Amino acid sequence: MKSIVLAGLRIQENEAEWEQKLSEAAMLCKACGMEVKARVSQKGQKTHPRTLIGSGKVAELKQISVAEQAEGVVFINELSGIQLRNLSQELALSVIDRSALILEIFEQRARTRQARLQVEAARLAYQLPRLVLGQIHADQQQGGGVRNRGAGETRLERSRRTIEKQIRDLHAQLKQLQLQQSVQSRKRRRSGLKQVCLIGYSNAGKSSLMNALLTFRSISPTKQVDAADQLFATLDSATRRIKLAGRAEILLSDTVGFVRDLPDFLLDAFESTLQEIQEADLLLEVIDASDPQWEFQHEVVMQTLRRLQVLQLDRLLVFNKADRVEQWPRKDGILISCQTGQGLEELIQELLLRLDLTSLAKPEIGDEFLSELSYNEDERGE
Ligand SMILES: Nc1nc2c(ncn2[C@@H]2O[C@H](COP(=O)(O)OP(=O)(O)OP(=O)(O)O)[C@@H](O)[C@H]2O)c(=O)[nH]1
Ligand SMILES: [Mg+2]
Repeated sequence: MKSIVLAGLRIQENEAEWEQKLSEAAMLCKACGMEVKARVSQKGQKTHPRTLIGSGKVAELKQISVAEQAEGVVFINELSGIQLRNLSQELALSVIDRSALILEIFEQRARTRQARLQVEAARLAYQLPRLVLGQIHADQQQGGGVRNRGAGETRLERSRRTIEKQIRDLHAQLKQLQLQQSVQSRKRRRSGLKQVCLIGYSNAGKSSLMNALLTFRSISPTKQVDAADQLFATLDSATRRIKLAGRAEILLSDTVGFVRDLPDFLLDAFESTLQEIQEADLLLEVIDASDPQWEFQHEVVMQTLRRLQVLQLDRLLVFNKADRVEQWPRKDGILISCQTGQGLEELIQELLLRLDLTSLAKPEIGDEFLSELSYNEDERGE
């Protein structure tokens, strides 16, 4: 684990909000393989263009970083190219901001070709504005003269264009993949199966619900997805065929979770993954009912759906982790626990209703007999 110091400038947030932001940033650090050794905050009215925080605070941050033997500093604010460059020089450590932290997690987790291309495009989109500012500064320091600066700017312009071209190429490759996926999803449509998409704040239990539904009606658990106690455990979306009841089946997709202030360039880059959401017949929003922040997290999900322009889609709220909650404040949703199985039957009945599948859900004559037969055969086989 890499030791780091978490730093930030608090401008508008009240104390409680600031604490939440720091805690969530610490969880992001953990998800990235970093251990937070200390937290340094400054309360201020404005940002300093050179170093975000004031020079006195930079000195204090340096002292703490040395004492904690930190290998890096993570800022929970966004930093400009100039701020990144100045801070890493003055602290003599690697410095990253919150967007770069999220990017790093995504880079570590990206498995499929699509996810890797998306992350690469996001990394370049992140670098583009920062590259310009940082390098102009470096050139000014090196040469000083007007002529030199001009040469530097030309060089910068060239690298900027190179990056822009790389981004365009990546998007072209992604478009190609997206076309292939549309063919797949047309095939799925022809299969007549309704598509349901799991959405929600990161760590709410989307992948766990996918797994719970996969095993609920089938004797042997197959095709499970990874679930873990960390932010952004899921990056690649996965679609599975789920039997609800009788002959009623759906296609269920698990997707990347949302967090507050998800940078635009990341959301843009993940457009093709998020295509699953756009094509869904129903969105199943998973909420961690045991998190004191669930209302805020739900609000973040709503904002993200607004940004993705999918607010018009039918949505069903699922309050998860019922095993951890004593009081249940909401009525317009279903309370479940992926861990104990509580509420899953009710959820399935609601899904059948919402998706107009009740007629298929009734066991046809002989169905029970058949499943009993195959069950017995399984037993005999052992
Ligand atoms: N106590 C309890 N824990 C649960 C329940 N459901 C999920 N969890 C835990 O919550 C954590 C996150 O679960 P995931 O299913 O990975 O959550 P996710 O929404 O897919 O998260 P991301 O992929 O990171 O967005 C895991 O440690 C699960 O074991 C539940 O019903 N009760
Ligand atoms: Mg997941």
